[in-house]
Amino acid sequence: MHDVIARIEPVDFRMGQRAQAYLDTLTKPPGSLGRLEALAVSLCQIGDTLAPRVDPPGVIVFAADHGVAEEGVSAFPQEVTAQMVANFARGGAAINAFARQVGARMEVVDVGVAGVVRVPGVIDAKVRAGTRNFLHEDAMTEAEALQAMRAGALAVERARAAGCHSVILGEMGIANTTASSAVLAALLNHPVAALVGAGTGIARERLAHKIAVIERALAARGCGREPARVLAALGGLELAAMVGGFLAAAAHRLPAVVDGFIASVAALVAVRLCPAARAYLVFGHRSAEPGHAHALEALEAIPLLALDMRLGEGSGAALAFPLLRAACAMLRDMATFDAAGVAR
Ligand SMILES: Cc1cc2ncn([C@H]3O[C@H](COP(=O)(O)O)[C@@H](O)[C@H]3O)c2cc1C
Ligand SMILES: O=C(O)c1cccnc1
Repeated sequence: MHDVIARIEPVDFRMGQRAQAYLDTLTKPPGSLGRLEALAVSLCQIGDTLAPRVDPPGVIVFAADHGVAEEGVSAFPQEVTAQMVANFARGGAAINAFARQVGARMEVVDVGVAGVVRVPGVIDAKVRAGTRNFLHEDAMTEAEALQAMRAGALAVERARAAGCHSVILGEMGIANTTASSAVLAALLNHPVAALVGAGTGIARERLAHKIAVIERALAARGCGREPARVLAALGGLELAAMVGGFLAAAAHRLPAVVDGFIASVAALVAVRLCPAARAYLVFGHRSAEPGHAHALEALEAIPLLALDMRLGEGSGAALAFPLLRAACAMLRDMATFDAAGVAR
């Protein structure tokens, strides 16, 4: 991924100043469009233009399984990952409904589903049939994590080649709130219990078990805080693909809308690998998963929406997308005080 990271340029703060100055010439009291103005400034910096584009968006859902699922940390069985992949391909999942609503190009990428997935329309980029159980051994080798990151970067490049001007990255993988919580606890060196939530909806007793599994795994893996090492030891193939996807979006100056907890943990890994990538991320929504607040704080991010959602798939990012569209429309379509003959 060094080649991708080497292409990521820091955004130009002067473009941000120009964008804010331009917004102040538009027919509204200065600052009156609140955080939509900050979003517009950010999109101008990402595209290095006062006329940013975000349409059409590319939704990419990465799917993979997790060895740690065998510890009983999810409310659902592992087969649901493959079954949901088929559902994505048929267009029946929440993300399909929301992606259609925003006119997105959608792609589903199998980077590590455990079963055989032979569903038309699903991209086969399987690195291996699920990660290893990180309670007993590293989830992935660093080479496997890298291969998944590359698959993520390639998916973003396909979206770009197909004409997308922004990307929305989503995931599907039973037990991935366990993997994400473990990665986050390692990166932040934060107590596990404060980060772990119900995921798909486990009961209280099972939550205590989930916390214990992660605590034991952290002690056993002893992986420190180095992001590539943490990702390989505790992460997932779909998480790694999202990391690669976020880095590739930044390398191509495409805004990437970050979804909930899982996506934000992947975004944090990407930013730890390349801090300049942070400026290319737009945070879509605040997940109900408790770890999300900690990931957001580490990323200094305030999401656009807070709808008490805890689904993943890219669903919250897709719901936030019309706000990016609105920020572009404000820059493109509003009259200036001078042009409209409105007194300042
Ligand atoms: C039907 C169904 C659809 C989903 N879509 C996303 N997730 C979400 O839930 C999973 C993570 O929760 P946990 O760590 O508790 O397994 C991931 O697959 C995530 O994308 C789903 C989960 C289910 C059951
Ligand atoms: O916020 C998320 O990404 C999330 C939360 C619960 C389950 N799956 C995903």
